[in-house]
Amino acid sequence: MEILDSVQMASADKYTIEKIGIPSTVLMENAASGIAEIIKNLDVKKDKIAVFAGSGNNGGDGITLARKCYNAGYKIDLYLTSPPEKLKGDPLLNYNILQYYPVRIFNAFEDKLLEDYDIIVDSIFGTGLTRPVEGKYKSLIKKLNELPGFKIAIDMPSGLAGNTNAVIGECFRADVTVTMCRAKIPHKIYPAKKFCGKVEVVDISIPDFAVASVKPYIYEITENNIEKLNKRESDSHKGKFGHAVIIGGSAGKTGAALMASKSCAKAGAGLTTTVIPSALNLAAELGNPEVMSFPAGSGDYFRENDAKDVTEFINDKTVAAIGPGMGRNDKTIEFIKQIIAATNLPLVIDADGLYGLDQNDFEKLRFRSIITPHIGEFARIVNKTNEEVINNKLELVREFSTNYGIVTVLKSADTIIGIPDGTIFVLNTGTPALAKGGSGDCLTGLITSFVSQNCTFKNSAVYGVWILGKTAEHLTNIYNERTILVSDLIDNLWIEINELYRNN
Ligand SMILES: NC(=O)C1=CN([C@@H]2O[C@H](COP(=O)(O)OP(=O)(O)OC[C@H]3O[C@@H](n4cnc5c(N)ncnc54)[C@H](OP(=O)(O)O)[C@@H]3O)[C@@H](O)[C@H]2O)[C@@H](O)CC1
Ligand SMILES: Nc1ncnc2c1ncn2[C@@H]1O[C@H](COP(=O)(O)OP(=O)(O)O)[C@@H](O)[C@H]1O
Ligand SMILES: [K+]
Repeated sequence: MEILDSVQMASADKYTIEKIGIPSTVLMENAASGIAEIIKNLDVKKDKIAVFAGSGNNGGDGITLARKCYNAGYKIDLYLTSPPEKLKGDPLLNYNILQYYPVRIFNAFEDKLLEDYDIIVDSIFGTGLTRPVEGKYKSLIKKLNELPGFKIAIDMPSGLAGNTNAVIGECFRADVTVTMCRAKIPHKIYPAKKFCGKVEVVDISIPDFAVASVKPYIYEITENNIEKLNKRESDSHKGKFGHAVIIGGSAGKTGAALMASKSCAKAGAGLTTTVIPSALNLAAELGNPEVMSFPAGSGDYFRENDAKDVTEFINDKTVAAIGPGMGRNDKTIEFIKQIIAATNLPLVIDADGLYGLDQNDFEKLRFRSIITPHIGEFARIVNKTNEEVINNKLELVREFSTNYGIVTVLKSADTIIGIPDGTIFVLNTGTPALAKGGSGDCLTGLITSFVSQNCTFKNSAVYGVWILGKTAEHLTNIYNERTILVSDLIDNLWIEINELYRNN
């Protein structure tokens, strides 16, 4: 499903109203009906509802909702943030209609809140907000957050801006956000996402072709649109599923290479080899019997002198991952740079593998690579602070992927995948069980495995993130989010892989 920014949403509205001719009043009516329906279905007490409405169209949705809630039999009070004389257009029209209904109307700043409400509806600002709220609006939002009732935001929690995942200032903290037509950026991407609660999308009669007309470029991967995995031909053999190589390990971090390799084999690569500093080879031989190993050099970390042998070994393979547990020794960094320069093989680069890379190295990776940095690793790559990356994830990932022709998997509680044509995929799978060393190594192994099995880079990245996240969700449901180890995730990869086969 597409994720829109506020400008795209406004353009899709405009297209629907002006080109197709559906009146904006109808859209507002539909929005209010959709929100009322969601309120009816909520499993919370809802005898007394307060709607806080601003002067724009978001306020108009709230004013219209007050009428719908009255019709549904709830006791409803409306608190306006501006004098009624300031209303215009559809909000004014709906305010005038509401005069015929026995709904009490107050001023949100001047009148005292009358009762303890079961539900607080925030329709102060929607996608029209572009700057942080200040003064009395800020105080009002703070006050609403302190009220005990269940909190519903219409379209956006007031205080968030519709075109960024950054939290720009004080904002309403919703239990449920009901948005129109499509989810917007802050609904789906942290840190703004944290303020939205559960996001419900209502259809207000904006057709798919109106959405397509605004050229969306951000998509959320869900159960409904993830491509299914193909069943294997009955006469297939291991040669069909590629030979994947995981280059990793250094003294103290051998396990990272082993976990990535095991994940790779488990997800279906035809053959998997761990390329490992020779002093650590025994651990690979004993630790992963299903995986082969190639001992490199003579020490317990990679050095530039090992690059020639390793390049020769990997050159006829299908894909190589570089990074898990390699360490950051200068000689290891030189080794990685030489491998990148000396081979044209598809590469998946993660963790320490990314540490010493510069613009020159990334240029050499064009159209044959996937990188899988977490926030800190990506901040280093693009020369920004972690904070800047968190608040500008979409733009930074898009810019990097299009400039260098590299698939970028920016990992965090949500994961953003950027592909070279400028499309962004957002995945919200996973649980805090993954906030544990080694999850990233498992992801590297999974992505490498799917590249080896001839999936596109985009699909390989999507499958890796999806399967890792869903596996964590399954296990968190059974156990908890603390005690799950990466080896548990690897043992249980089959659960989600089975799901991806369903119905084909
Ligand atoms: N169009 C349609 O067909 C449909 C639209 N729909 C609904 O419309 C919503 C968008 O409506 P919108 O564009 O009127 O903007 P909205 O979010 O109400 O806010 C604008 C108002 O806030 C004010 N303001 C802004 N920032 C401020 C600040 N920091 N501090 C103080 N004031 C500030 C700003 O004043 P200004 O700064 O411009 O003077 C203006 O008065 C959308 O989210 C959805 O709910 C649905 O009904 C479906 C059909
Ligand atoms: N709270 C969370 N919710 C969902 N996914 C998470 C969460 N925390 C971490 N993850 C996922 O776990 C993986 C962690 O990778 P990384 O940060 O490289 O860790 P490590 O290097 O320790 O393995 C990433 O895929 C990330 O998206
Ligand atoms: K709102």
